[in-house]
Amino acid sequence: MEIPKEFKLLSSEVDWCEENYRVTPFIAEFWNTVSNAIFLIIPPILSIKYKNYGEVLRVPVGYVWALLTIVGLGSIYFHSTLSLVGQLVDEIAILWVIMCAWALFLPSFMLPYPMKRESFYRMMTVLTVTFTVICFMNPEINHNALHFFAIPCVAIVIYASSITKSETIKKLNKISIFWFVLGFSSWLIDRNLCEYVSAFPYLHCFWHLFICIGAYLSIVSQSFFYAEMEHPESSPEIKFFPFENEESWRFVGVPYKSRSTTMPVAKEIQNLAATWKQSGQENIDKQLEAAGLGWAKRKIAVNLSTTVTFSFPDDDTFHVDFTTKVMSKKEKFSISKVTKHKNFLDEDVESELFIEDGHLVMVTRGGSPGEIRTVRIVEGDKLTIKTTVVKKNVTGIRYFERQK
Ligand SMILES: CCCCCCCC/C=C\CCCCCCCC(=O)N[C@@H](CO)[C@H](O)/C=C/CCCCCCCCCCCCC
Ligand SMILES: [Ca+2]
Ligand SMILES: [Zn+2]
Repeated sequence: MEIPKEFKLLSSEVDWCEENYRVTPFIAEFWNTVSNAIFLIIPPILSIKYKNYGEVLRVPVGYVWALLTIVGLGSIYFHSTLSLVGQLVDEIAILWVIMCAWALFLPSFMLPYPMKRESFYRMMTVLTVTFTVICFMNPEINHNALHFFAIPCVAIVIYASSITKSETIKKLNKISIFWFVLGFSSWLIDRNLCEYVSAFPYLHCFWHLFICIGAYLSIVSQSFFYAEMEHPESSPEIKFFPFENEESWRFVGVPYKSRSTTMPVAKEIQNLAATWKQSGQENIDKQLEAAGLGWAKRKIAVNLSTTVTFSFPDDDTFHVDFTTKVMSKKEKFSISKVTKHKNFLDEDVESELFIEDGHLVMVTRGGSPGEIRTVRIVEGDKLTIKTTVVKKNVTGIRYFERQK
């Protein structure tokens, strides 16, 4: 069976200055292929160094490092075959890594108003799929068109430099722009002025090296900027692997957002730590019914006045001590990780905590009522707890007063 023409060697219309099959008959552009090794070294190191960042700040940062590695693999496939499919893989991987970096690291104040992070992720996914389809329709112009993505990237980096308080981030941004300009010049000359540089047809290899350095440095500085803007309480700091403690070698190492075990309890939720007595309620019967609680238990629940004590025994624990006249319950939830526990129907569920608009939000999944979202809002000595059964869109509200 004959392979489709798009997979055939040299089926791409794009061909670089390096002479084809000069070094070995198995690889079309040998040096352009092997220079992608840098993409297989630096992003995997960063994905390891960034594990803690992802867990503490709840950013799926592993995607961006995985995609940058895939850029390298796609480029290896492309330069070794110069096939049209290779070209598409190379271009689509670049598109995805840029879209992913924007989705993850643009601070909330830079998102289109009034979009929340989740909706922004969805919008970026739709845009990425749309651009991917366009890539398939017109592969010839993509590799030129993709360069226009550099304009917002550089604009974001310059803007971040103008508002960050960190000298390290400003310096990293300058260095990444320097590598990008050097890389882009090499790309342009190799692509358009090959006849003038035929004595040295390896500028595209240098583009691979320079753009990889520029891209990963700008991602590191942008991730740091995101942490600084969104979670200043996590005391973000950049360290340089492997020269972490040697000041004079700092900028030679691979920078990453420094390790911090857990985030200190954020200021905006610290005032939740108190004993609260219920003073009123709205729609609780409907909400409990939507959550699957039987009539008899609901009648008891709505008529019981509740006292609840919240505390943060350490930076990573949210403690709930809940009492009514007929029952009491103590529960512990991790702030940085998902907590497995039983729900009120004695089913195994998982809860995660996060801060949204300054309030502590808990989302519980896995039980028969589906997702349950609980928001705790403190205003002075008043606490409002809103519990929503998401799939039925029913919310019950309890009002509490702080006990002195
Ligand atoms: C919040 C934003 C922060 C900035 C994020 C920047 C993310 C950039 C990520 C990846 C870009 C990697 C590009 C690698 C290309 C390697 C493969 C390759 O050489 N392909 C060529 C064919 O072999 C192809 O012709 C190249 C096409 C051009 C791609 C243009 C990419 C624009 C990259 C913008 C980088 C901005 C760096 C920021 C510097 C301040
Ligand atoms: Ca060539
Ligand atoms: Zn290339």
